[in-house]
Amino acid sequence: MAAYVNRTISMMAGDGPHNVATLNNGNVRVNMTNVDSPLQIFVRAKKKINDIFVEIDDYVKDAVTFMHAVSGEPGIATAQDVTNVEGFVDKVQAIREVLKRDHMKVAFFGRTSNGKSTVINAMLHDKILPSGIGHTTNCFLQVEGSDTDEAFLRTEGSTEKQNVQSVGQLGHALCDTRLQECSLVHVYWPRELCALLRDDVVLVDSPGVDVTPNLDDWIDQYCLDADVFVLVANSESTLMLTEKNFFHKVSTKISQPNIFILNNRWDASASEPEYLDQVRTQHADRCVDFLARELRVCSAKEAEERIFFISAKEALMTRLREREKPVSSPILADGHQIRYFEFLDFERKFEECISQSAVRTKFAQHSRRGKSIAADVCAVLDHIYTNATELKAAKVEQQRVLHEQLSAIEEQLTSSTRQMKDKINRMVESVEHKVSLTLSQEIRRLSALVDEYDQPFRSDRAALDAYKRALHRHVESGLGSRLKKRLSSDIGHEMDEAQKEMAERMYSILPSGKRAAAANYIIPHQQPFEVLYRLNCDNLCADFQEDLSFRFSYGITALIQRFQGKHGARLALKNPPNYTPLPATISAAPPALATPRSAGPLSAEEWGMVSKFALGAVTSQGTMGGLLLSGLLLKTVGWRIVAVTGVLYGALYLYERLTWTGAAQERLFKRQYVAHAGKKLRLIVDLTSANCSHQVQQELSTMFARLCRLINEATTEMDDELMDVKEAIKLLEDASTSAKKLRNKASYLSHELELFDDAFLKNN
Ligand SMILES: Nc1nc2c(ncn2[C@@H]2O[C@H](COP(=O)(O)OP(=O)(O)OP(=O)(O)O)[C@@H](O)[C@H]2O)c(=O)[nH]1
Repeated sequence: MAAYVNRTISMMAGDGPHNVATLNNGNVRVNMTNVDSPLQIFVRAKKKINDIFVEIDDYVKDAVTFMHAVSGEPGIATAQDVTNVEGFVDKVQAIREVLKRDHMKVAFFGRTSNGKSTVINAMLHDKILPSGIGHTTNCFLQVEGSDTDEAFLRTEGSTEKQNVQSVGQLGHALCDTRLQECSLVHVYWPRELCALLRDDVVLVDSPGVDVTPNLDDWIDQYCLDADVFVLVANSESTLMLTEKNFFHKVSTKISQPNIFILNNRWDASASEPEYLDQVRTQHADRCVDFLARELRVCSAKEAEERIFFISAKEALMTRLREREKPVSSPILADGHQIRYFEFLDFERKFEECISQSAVRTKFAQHSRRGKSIAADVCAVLDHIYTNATELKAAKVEQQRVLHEQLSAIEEQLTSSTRQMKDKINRMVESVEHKVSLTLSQEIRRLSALVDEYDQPFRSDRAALDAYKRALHRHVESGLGSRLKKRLSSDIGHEMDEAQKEMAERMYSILPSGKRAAAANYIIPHQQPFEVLYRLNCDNLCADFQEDLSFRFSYGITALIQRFQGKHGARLALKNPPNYTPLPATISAAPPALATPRSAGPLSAEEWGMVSKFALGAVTSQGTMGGLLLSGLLLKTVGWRIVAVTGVLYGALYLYERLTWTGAAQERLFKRQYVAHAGKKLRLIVDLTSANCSHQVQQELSTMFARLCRLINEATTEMDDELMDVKEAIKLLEDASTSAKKLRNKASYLSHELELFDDAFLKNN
């Protein structure tokens, strides 16, 4: 009683319910803008945790996108990691769905006609639910805010919107179309018309607990998620067993339910003021006893704060009047203001209680879940970050090694190329010199080679041409095989050495990982290198013209020639001959091979021609000349000496004429051939040696180019590898940066949830 008096005085003094009511000339006006309402705690908490879960949702989706992006890179994220994080997307989505539906729920229970519907209508400031004497509410009616401005109904399991006027029929026990007592009708009422609805409070009216035995079903269906229970009792009687039994059942299924007891119809006490205090005390004690000692849902002191004596009917009428709506009985009993204040007091305490309870029961678990999700995702990302960082470090090291290898190869290749070029040049010069020297020596031995040719010689033209052709081939192959015999092993050995050195050098340049693969390609030729000596005597000596006509050794021409051979030079200097130009047939040598004419002494051939000419000139003078010469000789040496000399000269001539056989002709032919071929071969010594050295250069350069290509292939592979490594480093860098950012965001979200706990849960 003392608490009641104090509470009333306090309210009358103006420091009671502050947010919803003011007195104005005895009328009560409702302030709908209850920004300081305790319900705002729930509203703010809901908004805050919703915002946090929007961020968590984005975060988890970002994490999944990121993980899909890195899952292709081996060693960063496992398939299990990806699956785990993907699983969080649905979980967060489910929490967001629940959060959207989260509201504060209050359920009203009590016996029939105790005034449950009237209390709800009073709280909603409007006559929304059917009420009246007798059993009126025949099913559960849940009043909640409508997202649109319209008011409508919806029966459970149906999407059809029904006119709100029909609630009187649907929910009324006397209606023809009665619903099951366990069924539920949703009544959607514009939020803007009622502060409670706007702040996400859902009010559930129930049939009287005395009209059904199915209380367990009720509890299971409508009570488990209720934040506050209001027992609407009838103050004209007392708490009944049916009411008590119901809440005993509730307290077995729900831990520490928040129960308020409204002793309604307290306006009846106005007619019996003398017993008011005693009755109030009696009811209050019984209610405290019920809550604190029977149900043990709160302490006795807390229980006192949850028991109210009100008149819902008066409260509703007052509020309807404020809104200038018609009321059935405008006359209110004495003390209605005090009872109304107590009703307001109930509302304030109820709001505090439901707000705190809903925040605690609904959002605490979301906050825990959010932290757990953030921590789990953070752990996965931390793992990814560590993997990416370690892999990146390994790749950076690989990049460094590749860089070093490439630089070393480039350096060694430059130096080796220079050395190999020098080596090739030296080889080329050496081969050129050797071939030149050997060929010159062999040309000097040409007569022996020609003498070795023993095919039968005949002087007729056709046979002679065939003989010449065969001799060309003999000389060509003989010279070739001689050169080969003398040079092959030497050059071949040098080539092998050079190729081996080249291969070894290049092999050593290759990085160890590439050597095995390159080994097969780097082996030098199995066949020894052979230089091809192309002398082509057929063409070279094609202009050879033999001269096989008989010439007497002591004829005047021969003597002049012999004399010229010994003293020609001297004579030529003192007495150069003044000869007639040679006929064209005699000077038939090709211009390229003809000896250039100089202004000096005549050659042996020219002297031969001159002697012939002279002899011809002498003999052509006829008998007169001969007689003069004979007379001169006879007179000088005597006829005997002349006769003997003549006989000897004739015998000598005869001898030579008789010995002018085929063999002699062959010897002459070979001598002439040797002279001619030797001269021609000497002309091509430089050409042949250059050709041979070119072959050597070609062979070595080809091999070097092949080896360089091999190195180039290896370095190209390494360049490709380097590019891959660079790309991998970039990818890993991005992965570790993203993983770090996402990991940090997880910490940020956990921190946000901690702040949420501090703001809404810790002191609640
Ligand atoms: N005098 C008086 N009558 C009230 C009060 N509250 C409700 N009534 C009346 O009691 C009757 C029953 O009220 P309801 O609100 O329908 O009671 P209920 O508990 O919802 O009844 P059921 O829906 O049948 O369970 C109505 O005629 C109300 O006008 C009150 O505080 N004082």
